[in-house]
Amino acid sequence: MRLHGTMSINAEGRLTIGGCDTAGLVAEFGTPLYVFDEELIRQNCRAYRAAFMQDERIQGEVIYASKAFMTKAMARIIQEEGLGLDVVSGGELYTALEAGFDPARIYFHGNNKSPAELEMALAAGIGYFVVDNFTELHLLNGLAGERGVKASILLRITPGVEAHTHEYIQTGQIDSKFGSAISTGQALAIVEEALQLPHIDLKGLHCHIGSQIFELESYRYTVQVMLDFLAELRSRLGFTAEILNLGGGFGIYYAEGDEPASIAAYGQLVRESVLAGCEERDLPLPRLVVEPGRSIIGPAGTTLYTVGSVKEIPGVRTYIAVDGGMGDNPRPALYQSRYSALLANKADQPAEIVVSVAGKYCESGDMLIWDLAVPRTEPGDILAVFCTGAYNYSMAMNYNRVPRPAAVLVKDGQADLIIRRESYADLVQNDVIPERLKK
Ligand SMILES: Cc1ncc(COP(=O)(O)O)c(C=O)c1O
Ligand SMILES: N[C@@H](CCCC[NH3+])C(=O)O
Repeated sequence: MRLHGTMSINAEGRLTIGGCDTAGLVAEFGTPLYVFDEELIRQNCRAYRAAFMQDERIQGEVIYASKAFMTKAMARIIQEEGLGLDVVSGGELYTALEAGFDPARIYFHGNNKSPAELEMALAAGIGYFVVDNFTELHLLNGLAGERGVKASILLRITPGVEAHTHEYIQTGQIDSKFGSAISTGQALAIVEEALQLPHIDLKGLHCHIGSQIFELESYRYTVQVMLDFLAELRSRLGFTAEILNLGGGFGIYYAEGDEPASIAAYGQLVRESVLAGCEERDLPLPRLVVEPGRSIIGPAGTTLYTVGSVKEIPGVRTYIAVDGGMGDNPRPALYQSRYSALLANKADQPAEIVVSVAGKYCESGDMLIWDLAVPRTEPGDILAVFCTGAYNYSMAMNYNRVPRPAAVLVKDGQADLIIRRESYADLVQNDVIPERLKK
């Protein structure tokens, strides 16, 4: 069993995270509970800074993709670690601003930002808008004009590289809701248009080739495609990009068989590809931006559940059901994602049986893990599911009117609440009974 970050097993045979006994965390905060390992979050941020920001030949900026997990405390950690921030909605932007995040280091993504969201970002004075399409470009130009300012933008380009976990493929990728494709000529057209708009300051380009990518070669290939396009823009339009944002997507280990490279190897490959590629094309070096989400926060999150029903179907399967499921982690149901886990209160005991972990939601598809080897399991055991930091809380929902769990940040034996557990009262706080139903 692979342990992550500061995890260890104490003398009582229980899993600890950040020096906190998981049984103690459960007693204090209840379950389901997201536990975030502050040390590991910071280590990952530092690994990214070392990999992308400390090469004197090339200027780099690492921005955290807050869609993976965002709270005010998380925004504080990201700011303390010197990273910028990628937000993709008014809600993520609001959270960052509420936490006091430097607006100049915020990049605003999204394929359908509303006028209100754009207004909010302009008023806050954010650093960059990552503009997806012509509609948005014109809308932003108009709104910036009304304020008498110029909006600094990157244009989202679809490079025609699609990365999968273990491979990449070259596609025309004309049919994508994101960005403007190079292959259709639309990318060239939108750059041309942006250069002519009076309230738009085109700083560079952005692309993103997918998520949970293991294959570093797909990044090397993407750099080549983007640099070819930059060379084309220079020769056809005389435009030189200041910034090249290569998106996020670097994969992590979830379960056996996953083999991600290190953040350092990823950084080295990207930096070297950009340096060599610019030299080959005689292009000035752009400022390099990457926007990882999952690889910063994913392994730093663990979900603790209490085991309830244990149901053996002789000769078929044993189900253990936990007090959460697809509401706090929709990824297995959505993507057939795999996770590893252990019984946190029996962490030193050998596996004796194979069980499948079911959630509590009213869906047959609400299964968290199929075929997990565990010690003998009984109601009241604590199940720790690993690497749930990314796209778990951020995609959590209230299906079946189940309140969303609390989250704690652990470090050096101290546990601090960073998200309060939702109450039943929270669940009905926005419900309105019309007068005519009150009779
Ligand atoms: C535009 C963009 N940037 C960054 C990310 C972060 O990706 P990841 O969490 O895989 O690093 C995503 C999500 O896939 C994205 O769509
Ligand atoms: N939400 C997805 C990744 C998509 C990221 C956003 N572009 C996941 O959980 O893996």
